[in-house]
Amino acid sequence: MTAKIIDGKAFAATVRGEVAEHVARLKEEHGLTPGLAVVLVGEDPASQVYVRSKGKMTAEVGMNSYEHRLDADTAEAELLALIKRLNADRDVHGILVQLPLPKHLDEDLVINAIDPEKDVDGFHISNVGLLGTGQKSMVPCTPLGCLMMLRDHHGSLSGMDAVVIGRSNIVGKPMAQLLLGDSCTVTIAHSRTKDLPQVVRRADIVVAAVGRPEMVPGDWIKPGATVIDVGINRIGAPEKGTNEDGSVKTRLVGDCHFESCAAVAGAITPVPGGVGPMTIACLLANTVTACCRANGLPEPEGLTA
Ligand SMILES: Nc1nc2c(c(=O)[nH]1)N[C@@H](CN(C=O)c1ccc(C(=O)N[C@@H](CCC(=O)O)C(=O)O)cc1)CN2
Repeated sequence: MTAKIIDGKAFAATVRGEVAEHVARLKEEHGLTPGLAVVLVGEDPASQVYVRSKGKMTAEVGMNSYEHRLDADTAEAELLALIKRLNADRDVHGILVQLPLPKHLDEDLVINAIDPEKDVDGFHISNVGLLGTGQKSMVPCTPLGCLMMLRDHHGSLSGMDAVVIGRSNIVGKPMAQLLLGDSCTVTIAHSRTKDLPQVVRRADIVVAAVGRPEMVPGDWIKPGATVIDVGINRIGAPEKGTNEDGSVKTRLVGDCHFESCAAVAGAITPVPGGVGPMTIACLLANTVTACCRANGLPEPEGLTA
């Protein structure tokens, strides 16, 4: 069997198109422009790329983008004061603090300072609790993107066996909650899980979110299963040669060994071009949702969990 490749890049473009249509309607019918504030502390190179791309895509769908770049040694009190100002700003409907933060800053404290209704990352403890109890919440972008791809591929997920590999607060746990919400039978597997290959072989849906390059081989996958690979790992690629400075070139791989998994699975997301692009598309979707909720307007259909 050769798996269908789930094209996250193309799907994300469709989601952004739907967001743009909704934004145009909000402007025309209600004189509202959703606004997203992104806060970056420090100069982490990957974070700079993600923040730039968030700003560009926010503008492309017609929303207002507010970028706040702070020095790596910014004091916690200064960051909290900025969040307080953004919480009070009526033009800002979504607030995101790019992670990871420099070590001296308390990530939980900072995230929980964001108004939960503007928490478009869905990381605030109130949103975690609402999602965990099946109530309306802001849903973390990466798991929301995975859910959208799964629903698009399968229609209903009801009754399917799902295994989520990884128990992080940002992906593994919310992913499991979302799958449960769609009536899957859900197992969360992790580094201490006994006989992991056997557990994964039971699954109709495998979501790999461990951050270990190519950890899941094809012989762990049940024939025909759907594999959602959340991992984005940069590894050395000597076959691509060297850079000008003599260092070995690199390439991106997921948590699943793509070729062997694709040979067995029914469908699979690639890395790059799978889950990653959906993360930013869902951030834009969450910002529109937050704007609608803040103004007592109906939420966009198909853009929330
Ligand atoms: N506050 C947050 N911080 C971080 C989040 C988040 O959701 N909220 N997620 C990641 C980074 N991230 C967005 O912020 C992100 C990661 C990857 C991609 C993506 O499109 N990746 C591409 C490959 C990119 C490359 O070439 O390196 C892909 O998978 O195709 C988008 C967004 C951590 N921080």
